[in-house]
Amino acid sequence: MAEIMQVTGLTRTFGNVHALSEVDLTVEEGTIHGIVGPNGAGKTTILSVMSGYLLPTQGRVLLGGRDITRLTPQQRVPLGVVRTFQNIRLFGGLTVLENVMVGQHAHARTGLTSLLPVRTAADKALLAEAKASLELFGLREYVSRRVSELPYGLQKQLEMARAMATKPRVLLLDEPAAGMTSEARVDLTEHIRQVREEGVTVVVVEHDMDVIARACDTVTVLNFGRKIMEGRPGDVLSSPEVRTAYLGT
Ligand SMILES: Nc1ncnc2c1ncn2[C@@H]1O[C@H](COP(=O)(O)OP(=O)(O)OP(=O)(O)O)[C@@H](O)[C@H]1O
Repeated sequence: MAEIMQVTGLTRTFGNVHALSEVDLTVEEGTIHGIVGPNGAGKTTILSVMSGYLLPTQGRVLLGGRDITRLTPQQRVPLGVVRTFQNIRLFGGLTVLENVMVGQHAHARTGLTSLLPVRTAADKALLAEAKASLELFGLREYVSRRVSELPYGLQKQLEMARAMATKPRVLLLDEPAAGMTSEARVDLTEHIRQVREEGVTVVVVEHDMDVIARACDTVTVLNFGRKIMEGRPGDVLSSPEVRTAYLGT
């Protein structure tokens, strides 16, 4: 299997805090790769470095062998690297469809011109892509609903739909299950697997071990900014070292 994303020797410090220490990670194309670890282990930091929201103190980020370490998030989106955030970042006053189209236009057209009527063939293609992406996340029936009226679980799904509508190669998800009901988490797991079926590689930071166990092909465990284990979910989650890290003993 080919590797699509790789980080090598990644270190990130904040003052005296070593959020990441010499982490190496390889994400294989077409897989769902989980990143887990106790609070403060460095999970969000590594996702932010991979997506360009943080520069590493040391180390490199590669996409298909190309060094993208110093590219901004906006420069990475057209290359196919897109992320979601722990806290929802949607426009509550806009509709579901508008939110997806604003996301697409953030790199296709500029800003709020995306809310003007669809005219060109390129616009029509984007609209079709937006609707397909909403369909994938079970949101087709909500296209005209104002986002602020949607339950939290659907808003989280919408964030992923919006990211998918930019046609990423790698989708980076930061705690997608946080705040969701247990039913919504089952749907979420299914949607993440569908994203993989679409040929998109997924990297997911998640505390919910059921989601990790059901969705992931590979899991990396971080603890105090270091990689302590990597492998298949069944092996990793049952390992005594990982259990100890979570119990903090
Ligand atoms: N902007 C920042 N400034 C200072 N310290 C930070 C910053 N971001 C993260 N840290 C610190 O770096 C360490 C790793 O944080 P990070 O958010 O990556 O952990 P995490 O594994 O995502 O945790 P959680 O599961 O609680 O979200 C923590 O000690 C955190 O306090």
